[in-house]
Amino acid sequence: MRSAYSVETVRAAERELMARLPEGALMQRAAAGLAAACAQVLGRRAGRVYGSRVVLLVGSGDNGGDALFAGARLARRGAGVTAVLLSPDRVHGGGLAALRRAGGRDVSVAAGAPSGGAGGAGGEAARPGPVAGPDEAARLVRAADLVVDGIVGIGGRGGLREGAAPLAELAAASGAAVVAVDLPSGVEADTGEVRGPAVRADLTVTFGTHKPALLVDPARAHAGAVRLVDIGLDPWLPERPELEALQHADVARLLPRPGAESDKYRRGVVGIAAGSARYPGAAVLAVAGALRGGAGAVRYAGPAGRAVLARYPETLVSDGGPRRAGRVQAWVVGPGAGDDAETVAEVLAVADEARVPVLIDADGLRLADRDAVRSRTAPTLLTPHAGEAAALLGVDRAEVEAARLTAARELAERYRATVLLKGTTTLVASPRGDVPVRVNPTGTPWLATAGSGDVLSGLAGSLLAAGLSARDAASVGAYVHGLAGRRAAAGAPAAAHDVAEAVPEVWRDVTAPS
Ligand SMILES: NC(=O)C1=CN([C@@H]2O[C@H](COP(=O)(O)OP(=O)(O)OC[C@H]3O[C@@H](n4cnc5c(N)ncnc54)[C@H](OP(=O)(O)O)[C@@H]3O)[C@@H](O)[C@H]2O)[C@@H](O)CC1
Ligand SMILES: [K+]
Repeated sequence: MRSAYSVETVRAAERELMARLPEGALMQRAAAGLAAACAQVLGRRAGRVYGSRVVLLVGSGDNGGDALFAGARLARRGAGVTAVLLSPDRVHGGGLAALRRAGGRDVSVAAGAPSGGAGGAGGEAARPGPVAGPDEAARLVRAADLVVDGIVGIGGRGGLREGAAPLAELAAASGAAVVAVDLPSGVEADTGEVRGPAVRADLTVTFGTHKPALLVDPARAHAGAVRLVDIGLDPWLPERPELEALQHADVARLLPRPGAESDKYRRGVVGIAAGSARYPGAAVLAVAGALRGGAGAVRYAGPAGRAVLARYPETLVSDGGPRRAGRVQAWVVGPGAGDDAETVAEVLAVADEARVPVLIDADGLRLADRDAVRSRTAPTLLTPHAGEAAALLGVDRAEVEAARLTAARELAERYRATVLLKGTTTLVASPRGDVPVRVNPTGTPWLATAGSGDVLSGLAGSLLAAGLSARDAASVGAYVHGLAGRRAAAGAPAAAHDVAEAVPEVWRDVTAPS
């Protein structure tokens, strides 16, 4: 499991650890990891560290300190390192002194004498460096092989301020590799929101633990690849993170496996109430996902029975609606439902009586009565995309996309349901606020194709029927679905049924002994 902790938790853990270490030791660990990562990037980009050109963008806090100490290490290996200081009067003095000792240069984009700074070594650093105008800063960044973003880390608030923002834009336009220190500057560490200009990195080197912004879009897209440097923080982090992302081993453990005693009811029977005369394909695709999701049987109740049977003769089709469909251990309702509110209400009633979980997707989200969902005693899983979530919350789609974590949590609370908010970083929020939100690491833009959501609803519904909790069914379903999307696409467009067909291969891969 990969975990992400909030800034407040990281700060508390850092205080505990720092109290047990000599002053500055933690920053040296961070800088050593950062310098090693930068050296690797330079090796790939410029062939070697010696003779390469490195520009450090240095803000006024410890994030800038990390960049300066890492820059000193690179300068000692023969790189030409120039620090561009955003606030020379508040720069990390010890870091600047180290860089100067190692032969690095510094220029300031604002006038002011270095103060000695936080934890600073004063002395040498007190001499102000030359002031660079915007043209000189632009020239430096354009000529760099590597730009290190040490503008702000977990102490950053809001979009980049005046002075910092143009430098981030220069870095983006320069063609140099960009390595962000701890976080890409300008993103909100705890929420993954990006409300103003922010650095776009090729690699983010983060310290101690992931922060939510490194896992949640839109910030995640600014981070590039992420490398975690161990600085010894783990023993001081609490058990419960803010966010968690399942990895292969977690998913392998959670995927249902039939035993010698299994029959179809022990494996789980999933009921699919989907499709309409207008959208029969949604029914076929939801069934396609459900058949690959580990349940022992799939019952279909709806008007697209003929289309379903033509494609999947193993489906148990009933014409009498959900109430007469026979015993099921979980229901899926909503894909392609059009305006059929009656079926949605019937599924909720039948599932309440049988006390079985319900997954509500697509049209079903609009048609389901919120109070009926809130008062359920068995689990409910809602699977909206950003547009559907926005409609349920009464806000614009752009607002949901900008603040995905907040939107998922809010919906889970309003509906007292588990919410899977689809996107390239799909989120799974629980109605109980005291468990970490799950984030799916396997998403791919190739999955943004008609019908792919129907496949996911069948797949996750099948996992619910097999006995997984709503949270596990949602996050395991999203994980497998994401990998199936990648495999089906393999760099070229794939259709939703290709995604369903790729599921067994992904399942084998995930559960294969490593
Ligand atoms: N603690 C530790 O043990 C370790 C910490 N480590 C490192 O320290 C980092 C945290 O350092 P930090 O606390 O000094 O905060 P930091 O991210 O540098 O930013 C604060 C400065 O930025 C400024 N500023 C704020 N918003 C801004 C904006 N939008 N645009 C522009 N400027 C903005 C703000 O200005 P102010 O609001 O004070 O005027 C203040 O001066 C952490 O991410 C990691 O890299 C590692 O070495 C491992 C050990
Ligand atoms: K940064």
